[in-house]
Amino acid sequence: MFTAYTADQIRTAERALMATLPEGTLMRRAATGLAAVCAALLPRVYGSRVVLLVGSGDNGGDALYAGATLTGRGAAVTAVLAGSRAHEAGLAALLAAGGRATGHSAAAFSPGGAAAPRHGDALVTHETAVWGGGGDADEARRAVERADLIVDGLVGIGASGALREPYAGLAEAAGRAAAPVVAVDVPSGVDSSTGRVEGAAIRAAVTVTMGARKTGLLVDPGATLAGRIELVDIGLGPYLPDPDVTALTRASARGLLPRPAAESDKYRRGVVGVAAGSDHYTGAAVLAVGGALNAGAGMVRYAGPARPAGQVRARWPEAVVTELDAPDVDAVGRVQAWVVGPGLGTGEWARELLRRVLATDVPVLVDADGLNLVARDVSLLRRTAPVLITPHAGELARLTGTARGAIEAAPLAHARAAAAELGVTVLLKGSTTVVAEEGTPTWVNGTGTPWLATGGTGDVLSGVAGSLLAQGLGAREAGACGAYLHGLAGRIAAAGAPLTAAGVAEALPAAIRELNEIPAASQR
Ligand SMILES: NC(=O)C1=CN([C@@H]2O[C@H](COP(=O)(O)OP(=O)(O)OC[C@H]3O[C@@H](n4cnc5c(N)ncnc54)[C@H](O)[C@@H]3O)[C@@H](O)[C@H]2O)[C@@H](O)CC1
Ligand SMILES: [K+]
Repeated sequence: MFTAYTADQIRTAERALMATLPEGTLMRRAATGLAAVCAALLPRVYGSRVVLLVGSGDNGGDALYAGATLTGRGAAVTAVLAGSRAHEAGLAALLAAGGRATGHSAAAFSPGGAAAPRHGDALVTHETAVWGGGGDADEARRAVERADLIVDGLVGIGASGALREPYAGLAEAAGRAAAPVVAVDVPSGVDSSTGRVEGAAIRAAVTVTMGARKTGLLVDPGATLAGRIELVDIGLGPYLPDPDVTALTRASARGLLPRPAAESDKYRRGVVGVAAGSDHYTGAAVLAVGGALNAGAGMVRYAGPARPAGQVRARWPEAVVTELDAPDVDAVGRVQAWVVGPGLGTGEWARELLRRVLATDVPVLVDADGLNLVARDVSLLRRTAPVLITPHAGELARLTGTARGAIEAAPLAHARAAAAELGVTVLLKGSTTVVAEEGTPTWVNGTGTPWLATGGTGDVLSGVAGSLLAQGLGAREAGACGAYLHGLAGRIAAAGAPLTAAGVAEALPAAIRELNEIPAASQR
């Protein structure tokens, strides 16, 4: 399991650790780890051209010290000092090792790049011996263009708001360069606590993060911009509080996934009920049942009107189908959890069926039209057994009266607020799926693929997570593990090309197989 923390949590832990160590120890540890990752990325350190983008804080300090180490191994290192000052000891170390430093003006990094620095553009006022006035900007731009590796030490957890100039221009220049970018701690421009990006941001091949992962590295768009994450141990572990967010790794997903024991029978493995589909929307029923069957439930009981019931029967002979004449589930037989909502419609019949399902005493997953019905009457959610809701941003917007755009920009905060307000577990779907429950760290899932953004995949997810609920997982674990499996199945189904929701349901066994096949030694 990965854990991640907000900038404030990291700062507090760092202060406590720093008080026990001689000054500069942490930065040396951070820089050593950073230099090692940079060196490993270069085919050969000796003779490589490395450019450090250096801001005025300790993030720049990490970059400068790592640059000094790389200089010592024969790399040609140029520091582009972007701020009005730079970490003094770090800069001294770089220069003493034989590295170079230069300043720049914003103009040289505007798109097109060739503009000469105008009077007033020069934002850097370093008075170091290496400083060369207006020509610095061109020199810095050329260095970025020709680099074999770029190290982003502009800002880390001390950043606030959108990148200002000249930082923003430098981030854009790095984005145009051919060289891979290694971000120090977080990609500059990404909010380390939320993953939000306002304006320009670094797109890193690798992010070398110090002490512990930051939440913003696990939540999109930050997660995508961070690339691969390398964690450098600086000894922070004992000082960290409960994490802000957690994410399943393969090993921890495998640990959560129920598996049948020798004495299992279909009832003991978990029976899931699926109340979905309508005469209008038959496919949702077929897909939700497919997700439920392929995610390992011992049995799936489907309940719905004649048309979708016929289609479920035709596609999934394994499912036990009850054709409903009236909106109730009394005749369906015992289940350990219900999935209700996909394709259900929003009329009186659907509302009554939803009400009856929620009146049972087993965990219920509410999705799609079920959520649209709840949006009109949230009192439907009042029950004692667990409720897992699985909205996308639009559905959550209707449910909480919040603007959709606001939810998409800050999914963590909105999923948490909804969980607290509604008293349920919220699985908010998106490029990063978030599972929030009041009083516990929020799970985030990054196994998905953009190809999953297609009709019907949500119906499959509801079946998967409902199946896990029926197999005995708690709402939060069922949501997290369900999102993980669904994302993995999506990747397998897509394999770099468009997928269909039915394909995702069919890829679930392959996803489970992949989880189970990992040799214990290689698990993280
Ligand atoms: N505190 C510690 O114990 C350790 C810190 N380390 C490094 O230090 C970093 C934190 O250092 P700092 O607290 O100095 O903060 P940062 O270096 O992240 O950023 C602070 C500087 O950036 C400027 N700045 C803030 N927002 C900006 C924006 N939007 N546009 C342009 N400039 C902006 C500020 O004026 C300030 O000078 C970590 O991310 C990590 O890389 C590591 O060396 C490990 C130890
Ligand atoms: K950075």
